[in-house]
Amino acid sequence: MQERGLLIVFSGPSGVGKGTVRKEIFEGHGHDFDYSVSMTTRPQRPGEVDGVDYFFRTREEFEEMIKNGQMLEYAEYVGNYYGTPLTYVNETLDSGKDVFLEIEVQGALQVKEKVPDGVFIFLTPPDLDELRDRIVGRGTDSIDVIDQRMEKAREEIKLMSEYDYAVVNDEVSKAAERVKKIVEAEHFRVDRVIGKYRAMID
Ligand SMILES: Nc1nc2c(ncn2[C@@H]2O[C@H](COP(=O)(O)OP(=O)(O)O)[C@@H](O)[C@H]2O)c(=O)[nH]1
Ligand SMILES: Nc1ncnc2c1ncn2[C@@H]1O[C@H](COP(=O)(O)OP(=O)(O)O)[C@@H](O)[C@H]1O
Repeated sequence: MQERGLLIVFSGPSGVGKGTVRKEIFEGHGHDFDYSVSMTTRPQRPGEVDGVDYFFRTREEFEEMIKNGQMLEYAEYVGNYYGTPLTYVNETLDSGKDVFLEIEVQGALQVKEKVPDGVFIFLTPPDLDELRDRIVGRGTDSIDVIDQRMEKAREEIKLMSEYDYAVVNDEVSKAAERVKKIVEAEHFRVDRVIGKYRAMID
């Protein structure tokens, strides 16, 4: 029987660099997992491609997916829905490939309930001043929104205890390497591989 792939859940506070580190992982070599494209109701930004960056959908369409049980998880974030379509994740895992989700913490906690043997990785800033500098540097938010994001970030960092690994994003390339190494090591955990040896030892 085909061994199921690992579900990798990557999250962390807004502005810490999740998107940047995820792109570094996927643009480079040395990984063998698929990215699950999320669905959202937020407006498409210039340069974003439907089906690549997100599946852009209306609230009605999104709510229909929720009602039909077609989302692995979803959360409302700053007035919009974000979520992970279930079918792609299941089919990819069944085919033996690992799946990588980049999602915020509320969604990650839902995944943990449903898929407790997932690999939960939390990306942390070196410190809160650096986090603020990154959010300011990105230039997408007003001062008020930055303060809100920082408040939310403190709440989110408290939830780090729910994760298996904390990876500090000091340098993008180092953070990306750490994530790849964690996933590689997870494949060798005894509780994951013991099944293959049952016939020999029982
Ligand atoms: N729960 C959940 N969160 C998601 C999903 N996709 C993206 N997010 C998170 O939603 C938040 C907002 O994403 P986005 O609007 O792209 O803004 P940005 O990442 O702050 O530029 C980020 O923290 C994303 O990681 C998803 O499928 N589920
Ligand atoms: N290791 C890093 N050092 C310095 N700046 C970074 C680092 N990682 C990300 N950034 C910058 O921080 C900002 C937020 O990153 P982004 O990937 O959008 O965060 P998130 O997806 O977590 O909201 C971006 O301007 C990005 O270029």
